[in-house]
Amino acid sequence: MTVTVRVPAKVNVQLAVGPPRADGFHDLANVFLAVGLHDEVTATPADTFRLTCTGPDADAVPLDPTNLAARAADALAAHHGIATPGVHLHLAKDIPVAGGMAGGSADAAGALLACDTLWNLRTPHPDLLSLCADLGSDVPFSLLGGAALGRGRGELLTPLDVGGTFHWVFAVADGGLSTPAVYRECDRLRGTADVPEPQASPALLTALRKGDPHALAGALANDLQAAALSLRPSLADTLEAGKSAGALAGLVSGSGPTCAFLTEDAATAETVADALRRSGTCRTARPTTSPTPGATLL
Ligand SMILES: C[C@](O)(CO)[C@H](O)COP(=O)(O)OP(=O)(O)OC[C@H]1O[C@@H](n2ccc(N)nc2=O)[C@H](O)[C@@H]1O
Ligand SMILES: Nc1ncnc2c1ncn2[C@@H]1O[C@H](COP(=O)(O)OP(=O)(O)OP(=O)(O)O)[C@@H](O)[C@H]1O
Repeated sequence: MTVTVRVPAKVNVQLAVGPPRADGFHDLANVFLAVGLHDEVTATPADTFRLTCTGPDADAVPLDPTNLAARAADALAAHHGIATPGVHLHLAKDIPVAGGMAGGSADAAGALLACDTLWNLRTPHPDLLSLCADLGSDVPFSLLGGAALGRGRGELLTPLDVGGTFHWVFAVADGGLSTPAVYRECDRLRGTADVPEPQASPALLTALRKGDPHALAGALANDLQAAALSLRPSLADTLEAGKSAGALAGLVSGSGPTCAFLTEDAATAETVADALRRSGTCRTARPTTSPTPGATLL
């Protein structure tokens, strides 16, 4: 028997970051949208544990026990008080690595669902979500998909209504950015300034509910963008290239360095993607839509 799970990438249409907490994390108002770039995680019975990966960024993916998919399989077995059964996990990776699109988190959520199914464990959904939260702040959303507001460190999710399809282009950068380094740079840039408690923007939630791309474009906000630009100043050129090609708005996706561009429709997304590819300011550009479902058994 073989089980395959498809898992989406995400973009943060609002990422409001509070001051650092005592545990080193930051409280967030994190509005996630699942977007149509996917990884697929396949679980097949094997004599021992084995992990393989294919895709354009496969060389950058660790194939040791630190891989989030391997950690997810171990966490699921431990939750049920069993030794991790022999399994071959294969990651067919299309989400950029260290790109700010929750690629590792997607693989963790996918591995949890694939192993739960392969091992016939029938773990209740709330338990799966709690295992996800232990693996990483973005992992619960990778399981859930759609659109959601994440509070706490981003793991406490409230699903959100979205009234239409949004069209995006993702400008994928050469090389990644380290998420902890970007949060550290955000703190450093803020210095001693007072940081308000993060709040979801009512205008942004209304724009999502109405499916209105113009209103959403005006409400996009990422508190980590200045930090990502500080660590990778060339992203300013990428943002400028997408906007001057006709995007309604552009922003850094999460901790970056992928840049996300919201467009009016599918045709404009193709035009903006072409212009970005020709601009020399990114490795490639991927048009796609949102929202899209979370981890799904194929
Ligand atoms: C930037 C985002 O992708 C936006 O959705 C997430 O906040 C990052 O989520 P993630 O990659 O799942 O992050 P985790 O694996 O939980 O944490 C990695 C590191 O990021 C920083 N981190 C993460 C989440 C958060 N709310 N505050 C933080 O300061 C911490 O330094 C933490 O040690
Ligand atoms: N399955 C995995 N896929 C990719 N990277 C992984 C995986 N497991 C562990 N990693 C490690 O995690 C680091 C961050 O990778 P990931 O692709 O999850 O970043 P990201 O998309 O920027 O994360 P986020 O948006 O959640 O902050 C990688 O550089 C790699 O060392």
